Amino acid sequence: MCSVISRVKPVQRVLALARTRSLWTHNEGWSCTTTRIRRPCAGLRSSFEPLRASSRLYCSSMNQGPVFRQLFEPQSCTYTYVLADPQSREAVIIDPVLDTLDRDLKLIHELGLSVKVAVNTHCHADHITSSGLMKKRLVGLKSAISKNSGAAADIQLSEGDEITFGKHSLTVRETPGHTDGCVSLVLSDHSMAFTGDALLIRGCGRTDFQQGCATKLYESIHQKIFTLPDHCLIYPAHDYLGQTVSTVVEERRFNPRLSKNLEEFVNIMKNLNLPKPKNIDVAVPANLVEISIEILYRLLHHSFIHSFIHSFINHSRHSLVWKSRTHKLSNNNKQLKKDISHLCSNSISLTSTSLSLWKQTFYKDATVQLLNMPWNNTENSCSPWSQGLQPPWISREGGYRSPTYSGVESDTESSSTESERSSSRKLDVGSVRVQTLTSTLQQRFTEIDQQKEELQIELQLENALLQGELQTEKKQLDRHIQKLQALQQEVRRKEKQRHTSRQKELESLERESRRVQELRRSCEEKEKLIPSQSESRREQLILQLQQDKEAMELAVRAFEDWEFHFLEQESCIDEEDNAEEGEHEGELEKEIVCQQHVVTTTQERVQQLERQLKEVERENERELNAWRREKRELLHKTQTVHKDKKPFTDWSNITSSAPCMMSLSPLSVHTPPQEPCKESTSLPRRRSSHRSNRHSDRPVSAQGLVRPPSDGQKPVALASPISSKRLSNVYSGGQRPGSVLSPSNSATNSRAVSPCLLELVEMEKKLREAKAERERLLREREEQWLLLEERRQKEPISSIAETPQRAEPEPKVQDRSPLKSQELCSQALYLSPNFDLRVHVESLGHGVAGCSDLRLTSRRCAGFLTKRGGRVKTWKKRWFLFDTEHRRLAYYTDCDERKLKGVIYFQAIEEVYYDHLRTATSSPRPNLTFCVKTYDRLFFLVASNAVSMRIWMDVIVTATDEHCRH
Ligand SMILES: N[C@@H](CCC(=O)N[C@@H](CSS)C(=O)NCC(=O)O)C(=O)O
Repeated sequence: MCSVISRVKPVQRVLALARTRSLWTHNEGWSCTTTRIRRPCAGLRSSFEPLRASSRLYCSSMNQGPVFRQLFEPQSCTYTYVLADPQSREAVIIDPVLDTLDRDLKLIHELGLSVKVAVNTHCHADHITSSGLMKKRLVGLKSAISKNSGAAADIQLSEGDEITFGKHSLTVRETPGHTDGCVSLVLSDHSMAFTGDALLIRGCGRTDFQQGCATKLYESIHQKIFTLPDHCLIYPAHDYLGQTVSTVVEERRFNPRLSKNLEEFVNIMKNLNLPKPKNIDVAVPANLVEISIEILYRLLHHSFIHSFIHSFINHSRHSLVWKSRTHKLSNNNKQLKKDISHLCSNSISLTSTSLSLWKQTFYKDATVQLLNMPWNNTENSCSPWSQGLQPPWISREGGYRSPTYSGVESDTESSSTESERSSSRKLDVGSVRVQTLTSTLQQRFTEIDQQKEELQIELQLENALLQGELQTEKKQLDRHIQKLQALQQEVRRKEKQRHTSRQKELESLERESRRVQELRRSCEEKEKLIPSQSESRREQLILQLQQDKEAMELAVRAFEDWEFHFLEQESCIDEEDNAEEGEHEGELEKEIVCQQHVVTTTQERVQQLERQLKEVERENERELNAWRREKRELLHKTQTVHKDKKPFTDWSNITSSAPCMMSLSPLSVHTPPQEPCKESTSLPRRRSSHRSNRHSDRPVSAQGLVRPPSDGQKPVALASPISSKRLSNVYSGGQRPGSVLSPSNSATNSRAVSPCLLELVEMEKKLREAKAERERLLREREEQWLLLEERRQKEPISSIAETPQRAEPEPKVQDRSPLKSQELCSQALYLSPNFDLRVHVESLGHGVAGCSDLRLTSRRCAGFLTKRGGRVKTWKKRWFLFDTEHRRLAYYTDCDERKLKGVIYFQAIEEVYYDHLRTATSSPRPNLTFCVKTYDRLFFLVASNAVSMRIWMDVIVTATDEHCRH
């Protein structure tokens, strides 16, 4: 008897499953796991040993049944089945799931099976099949799905098809209703049926999407499944209650939906009100094209779809393996277009919703992706990653960073070198101006690049869609032409057949006519001979002539009858032709005319699409040229700017004078803004989709200002305190500080006014306005701080005394450069000099003294937190340092703060909140998990206890202050 486990929690389900299997026995010959293999298979070769070795789980029929495994995927509650012939080791896998690809492959290898076919019982809507990818891992494997599914596969199944594996086979029974392409697979001895989503245990597949039809489903199940023997085991594609198997008789009697009559069933199905499967929008299109590793690779390799495909990869949790492989492959645009067309045309053929969703996903992700792309590589139509660079989400050990990568938040936890840190400290006020200008230009570059890429994507997408459409139309045209040709051929064949048979009969008639004439001639000749003969001979001849004449008359009559009959038949045929065949031929003719019309229309459509395609390509070319022109002009402007800028700055400390705009050094300086009252030019950031609204207060990284190493020297930041002084001297010479490059500046320095400078002056003006606004806000904040401080001084705070922790030595990271006082001064603007972090936290009511996990001082808060990786979602314990002096939350490998793994600048922090919704599903301690949201990333952090979590959250919240105000 089947042991049914009801209402088990998902986590218990797998255990329950194992338990169920080991308890279950079947009288009809299926052995339970406790009976093991009763009769070892004869003729097994030694290479098949793994199968015997794993015989503890081996479940075989007593009478030469196949090896059978039921596997469970807990996310979508999907059952995958493996059936194998023990002798030949040939196997079939039913409904394999992408998420469990590796598990299934492992089992297949362990059992030493040679899987011939991966069958999908239908185009699944809740998960992605692994059949496409499995084909790449198992030589000779073919995928199969119903021809009615509209999905791609090597074998298109129809009713009655047999899928053989060794001496066993599965017969295809079409069971539409859940979808049009649903099939059930019945083992040749009718002992088991794999019913997919048609019949579930005590349930059935829903009928509210993907061509679902309750009436069809009811009929399918009653006609194709309930007609199987009572004892036939039912293995469904899903079970949400931990049930593993049922029988036909059980379902016929106890299925609460299908034991009812059709009307009741339809009513039940109408009122199921199930939520839409959460992965339907990704799963259906992916399953339709049977997403393969090639498509995945190629798409992955192409920047603009990679993040979309990346979501597949994340979904399947094979990301690391695939990620590491992808960058080895080269990009192929043509193939990519083909792939997209393929994807699109397949999507078109199913639902326009999924197509538009795909379009949206393509476009949206393309945009997001673009923003993360190295901007100086976009001119090349090749993906930057194909040029030896890695996509941003590939983990790398040190080395290359995309120029736009700022190091604010490292997905793979970047490490920043000592030289970077020292360089960053050297950035001074003077360089800010240059930076502003350079980053404005850099921004322009980026924008142009982005626009170009977006346009390219749009055009590419348009192109791909058109090609997809064109392909579909061409296919249709081919089909129509073929149909037309078949019809014409049929007409010709019939005509020929009729002609041949008439011809033959006519020939026979002619032969008979000749024979009759021959007889007549012979009679006439005999008659002429008679008078010249003797009396006795004459009588004899007369008698003979009489007989001949009789025979001739008979022949003439027979011939005439035949001829009459033939002519009559001819006229009858003509009449029939007019009636029946005429009707048929008329239909044929009509159909031919109709087909000819369809062919002409489709041909016109194809031509129109081809014209459209050419137009898109031309537009693409035009846009590219325009973009190239603009970029060249901008480049020229940049060079002019740098030439023009020289006299203003005496960069005596700078080793190389040519700013590196286009070939940015991979050794980037992560520079926190040193002076909030100046333009925040150096906030390290990664471009994100937020660019539009963060445009002004979050300029692109200052990495562009890092000078390339010259004469073997280490990279040095653009300016020094000295240069800053000189710069201000220049400004004091009649120039408003802030007007770095104005025509008057140029005039003062006896330099010709470059046309691009006018544009820059405009930019400068805007920047000045922004700066003034910023200064106003800062002043306002300072005033508020002073107010707060005054209020606080009035209230005696007992805990203000220094604790041992507060007296901890200052961090050893920074050397005390002459900038120190300046830095402190600038930080004073960010947080009041009187601001005491510890006092603040204590004033919020936290028991700081009792929290030994934290080191909280007046300016810093440090302690261990467990952080989830950005790309690789592993949880790692890191030493976090909230540093108000450097205005950053840095994290290190250990508490000695030697190896910096990443930094989150205060300005990047938007929100801090408790993970109420448990979005960090894999968190080691969900109730101690909180989130730090920056403008382009979400950090999941886990504290060691509730007190420290609350303190950390309040500490980090203080950093959002600047953000909120600006
Ligand atoms: N919650 C699941 C989807 C559950 C679901 O809708 N299952 C389908 C089969 S997979 S398309 C179904 O037909 N269920 C019938 C029933 O009665 O439950 C998810 O979000 O993936």
